[in-house]
Amino acid sequence: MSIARPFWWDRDERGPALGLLVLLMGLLLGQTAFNVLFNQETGEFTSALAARDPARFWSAIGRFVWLLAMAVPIYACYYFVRDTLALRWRRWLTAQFLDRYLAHRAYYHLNAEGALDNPDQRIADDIHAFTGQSLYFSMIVLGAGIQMVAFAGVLWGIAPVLIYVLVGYAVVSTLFTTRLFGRHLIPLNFTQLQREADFRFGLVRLREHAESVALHDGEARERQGLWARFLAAFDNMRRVLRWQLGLNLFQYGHSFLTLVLPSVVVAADVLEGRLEVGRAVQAAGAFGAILSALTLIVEHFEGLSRFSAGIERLHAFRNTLDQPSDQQGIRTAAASELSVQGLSVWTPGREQCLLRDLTFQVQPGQGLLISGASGSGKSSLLRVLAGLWTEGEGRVLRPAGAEMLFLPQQPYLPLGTLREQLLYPQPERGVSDAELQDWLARVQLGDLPERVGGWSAVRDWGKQLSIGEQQRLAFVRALLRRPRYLLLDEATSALDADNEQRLYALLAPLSITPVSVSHHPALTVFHRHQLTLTGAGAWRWAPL
Ligand SMILES: Nc1ncnc2c1ncn2[C@@H]1O[C@H](COP(=O)(O)OP(=O)(O)OP(=O)(O)O)[C@@H](O)[C@H]1O
Repeated sequence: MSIARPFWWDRDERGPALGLLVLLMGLLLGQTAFNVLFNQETGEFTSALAARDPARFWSAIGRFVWLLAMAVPIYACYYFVRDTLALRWRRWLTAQFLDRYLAHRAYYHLNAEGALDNPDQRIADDIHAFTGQSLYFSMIVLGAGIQMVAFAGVLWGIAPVLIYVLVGYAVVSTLFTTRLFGRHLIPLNFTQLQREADFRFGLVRLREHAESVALHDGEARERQGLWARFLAAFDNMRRVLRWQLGLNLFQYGHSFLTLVLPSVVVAADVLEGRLEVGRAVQAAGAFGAILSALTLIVEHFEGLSRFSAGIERLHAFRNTLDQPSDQQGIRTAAASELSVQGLSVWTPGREQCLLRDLTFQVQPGQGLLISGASGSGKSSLLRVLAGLWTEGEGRVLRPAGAEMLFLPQQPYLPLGTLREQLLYPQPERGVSDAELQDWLARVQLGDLPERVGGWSAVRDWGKQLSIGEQQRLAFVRALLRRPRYLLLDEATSALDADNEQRLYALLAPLSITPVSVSHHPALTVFHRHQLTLTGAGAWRWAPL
């Protein structure tokens, strides 16, 4: 409910949504009214046949055809309105989840901590299913209620005893289904959603890392991994199918009763001439309609169990996104200069202490070079400075927002045009193509626009450009934003010494202070201090 309700209270959505809902209910009422009329006319022409009365028969058929012509648009519009409403709801809910997912870097923490499986599947598929099925089932319940009232009158007039039989039967079969099948099918469907998403994620990973897999000749291993994921989904689905078989046996046994029971109950009245054949047919129709309304849960149990598994997944996702992040670790505050005070850094799960009691200040114009053996914690320190990691103690004082930028070794090149690669994440900034061209020329990439077909060309940049070219492109992107501090985590590692020097030489004229992780001795001239991480949390600070 807490996931569903806000949409119906949203200021912008409420009006159209409620309008569509009222229309939908109207159409549903119309459908039920036609069902009652169809049932009535079926009874009427059956009676006419039994009485061998052609005039009565043809007039019933005539009314039937008219009813059909009127009913068709109502039935068709019902689905159109229902699915339009579901689509609007999906749009709204997806926007809500995307906002939460991207707020406070939840997408980063969720994925880094592995706290929740497949958030992408939950946003893409579970929301879709939730909105569609919520409306589907709500309308079924409502329709069942209306149907029950409409047909109960009919049945009461013909054979009241059938109503008692129906109610007793519905209660027993619903309890039986929810108790026995629900206990198994809901958790199995939950696992199924998860395993399907794992399998798809495996396929996406293969696509993303196609080149590395090909270079390793890793096809056999990849197939084995993908097959294992598929088999996990397959095995679970087999269990689902077995339980569904039991459920179907029960459902069919149960629905066949509709065919026999009403005839048996009213047979004596028809045989002794107290009831017309057509009235008996009508009673059987009404019996079936009420039975399916009363045993709604039994009939739709497969769908309902999948639906509740999807809701559980969305609920868990929403709760994880709404959890307040624990801020008791390293605290960050805004300041004009970058400094750290009494900083101790742990890995996120507190497995290792990477740095103990570190204090330093980086004044503008005085770059800092961070070095140390592999695994000593250099990248981790940059993550702490960027505010991504908070496990530990101490304080980080840093300029806010775009005043401090971070360049990793493997640049991120978003989907989009060449221009957008340079202007990310604000592609609408008004920088002229001539200015962009000028910057590219300074990093020896002046021919790139021409080579790829212009500024608006769209490519898979991460695959087409060499790592060195990607690093230079990302470097220009950072320069264009002119941060006060630029944190470079081996961000020029793929470049030759000349190119690397050329890039670093661009920083000082723009008043950008580098904080670099690098093993290249030639870079020392661009920094004033060196921080060496010597392992097990120890460090050394020295002027250059
Ligand atoms: N998410 C994580 N969870 C647990 N441990 C981690 C995580 N990320 C990194 N580590 C561990 O923290 C240590 C420091 O990693 P870090 O990447 O900071 O090293 P580095 O000095 O930058 O190494 P390199 O020079 O090889 O890039 C390593 O032992 C690494 O295995």
